[in-house]
Amino acid sequence: MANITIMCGSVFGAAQELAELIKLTLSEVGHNTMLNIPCSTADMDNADAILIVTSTTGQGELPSNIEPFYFNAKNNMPMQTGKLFGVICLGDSSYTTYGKAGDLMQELFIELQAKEAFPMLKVDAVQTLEPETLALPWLEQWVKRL
Ligand SMILES: Cc1cc2nc3c(=O)[nH]c(=O)nc-3n(C[C@H](O)[C@H](O)[C@H](O)COP(=O)(O)O)c2cc1C
Repeated sequence: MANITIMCGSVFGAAQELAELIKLTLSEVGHNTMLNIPCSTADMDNADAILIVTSTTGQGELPSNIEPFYFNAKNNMPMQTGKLFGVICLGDSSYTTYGKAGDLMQELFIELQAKEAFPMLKVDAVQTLEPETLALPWLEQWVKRL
């Protein structure tokens, strides 16, 4: 079983609710999970794998509760060489900056030399208001690759 750190950015609570459901789901199958909101770079220290669950806000920006983590990691580059990660991003395809927060987090973890275990999932609020219907099947695939 893996130590999984979930890093969450949320403005109105949808991504947070999803992150909490994911934490519960992973714990039920025996993984050790950590979910601190806001998260910090230290949360990655004992993780075997990192799952980012974030929404996009503003014009393609990160929510303010995950932005400090992002800039801290960009400035200090705490390398995560070979560590597995995944990204679930909530967004809205009526924005030209659809799912940009997910792209930013994906780029960051690639810079930190982590390895994307399964391609990023973007959940479009235009298509569904129940992100778990897409996220839980995705999670099952992601976990298989750990
Ligand atoms: C003010 C505002 C700005 C947003 N900007 C974007 C954006 O640039 N790109 C995007 O894909 N979605 C954008 N969204 C959509 C949110 O990411 C989406 O509704 C998400 O489900 C909200 O999750 P949250 O409740 O965790 O914040 C925006 C929503 C709001 C209200």
